[in-house]
Amino acid sequence: MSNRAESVLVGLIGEGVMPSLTPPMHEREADVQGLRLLYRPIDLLELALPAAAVGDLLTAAQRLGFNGLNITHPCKQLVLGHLDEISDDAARLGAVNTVLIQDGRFIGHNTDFSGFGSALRDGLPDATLGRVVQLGAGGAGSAVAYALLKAGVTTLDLVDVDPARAAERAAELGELFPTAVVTPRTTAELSDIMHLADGLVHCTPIGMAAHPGLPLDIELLEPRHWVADIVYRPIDTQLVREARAKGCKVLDGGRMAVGQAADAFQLITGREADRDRMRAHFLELIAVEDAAAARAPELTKAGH
Ligand SMILES: NC(=O)c1ccc[n+]([C@@H]2O[C@H](COP(=O)([O-])OP(=O)(O)OC[C@H]3O[C@@H](n4cnc5c(N)ncnc54)[C@H](O)[C@@H]3O)[C@@H](O)[C@H]2O)c1
Ligand SMILES: O=C(O)[C@]1(O)C[C@@H](O)[C@@H](O)[C@H](O)C1
Repeated sequence: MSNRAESVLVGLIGEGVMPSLTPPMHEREADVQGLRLLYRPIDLLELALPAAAVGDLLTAAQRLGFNGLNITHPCKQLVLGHLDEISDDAARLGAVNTVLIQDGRFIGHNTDFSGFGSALRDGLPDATLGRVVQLGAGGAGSAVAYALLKAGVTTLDLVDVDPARAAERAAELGELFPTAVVTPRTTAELSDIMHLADGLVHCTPIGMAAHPGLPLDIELLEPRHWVADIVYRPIDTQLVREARAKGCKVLDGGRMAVGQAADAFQLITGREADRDRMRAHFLELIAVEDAAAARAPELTKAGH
């Protein structure tokens, strides 16, 4: 038996979270640090619960002695209405993926943006961050764009196949970062804007096992561009492979996945995670999945 101060209980609330690699990443890091930590996926689909149940699940987690939670699709905005306190960045971003449960209070943070920010610093330390083209302005894309602007990007071209979404996100981000220029763009404009850009960030589902292919004409990439993908199943997406072959510096999507987990681990446990060790473990987990998919491709899960 142990109490909340002696061991750590964490959960991940969302739809389809059973294949998530965040629970094993937290558990392995805690094991190595000699900390007793259990991390349970709490899958709304398996529980046949609607997204609106997130408030009740927070209350249940508090009663059952959880120390913290990660929150994912489709609850990152819904959870805002159930928090006692929220970090400035999560409030500005309007999305929470980490909730600390302290003295019966719920405190919200966002480690998606901070995780991408640290991934960029670790994986592409020399990247010029002046002008960037970002493909995809959905949930993850919003956090990534916020991180790019916080990291000092001055001109961000936001491309989405849904022009209304690109326009809405660009307007929101423009208000949050008034000295930056954030412009909604269409895919038809890519050939005009790529030659002006220092780097490309990819935040659409294209390149995942279930959505193979390239999100743009590879001829638009020049060796001087850096390229960051956030898709990590597979870790070497077609974009990552072809950009690398062209001589571009590349950041794979695993860096963000590890970054969000490491930052949440620190917030929840108060201990710093060793990011290199966590990444090595993450790559092991992905390799196990890849081997299983190669044996039985029809069973490949269409997760992140
Ligand atoms: N590395 C990580 O930690 C991490 C975390 C979350 C998601 N992801 C990855 O990011 C991907 C996107 O996640 P999300 O939650 O933002 O999804 P989402 O559905 O909220 O957003 C995807 C956006 O991409 C746009 N889009 C689709 N095809 C496009 C194209 N060809 N060109 C331009 N825009 C296009 C869509 O209109 C949508 O706005 C996921 O599929 C997953 O692989 C990675
Ligand atoms: O690894 C996952 O499955 C996550 O759900 C990915 C992303 O949504 C993060 O914000 C969550 O903390 C964890």
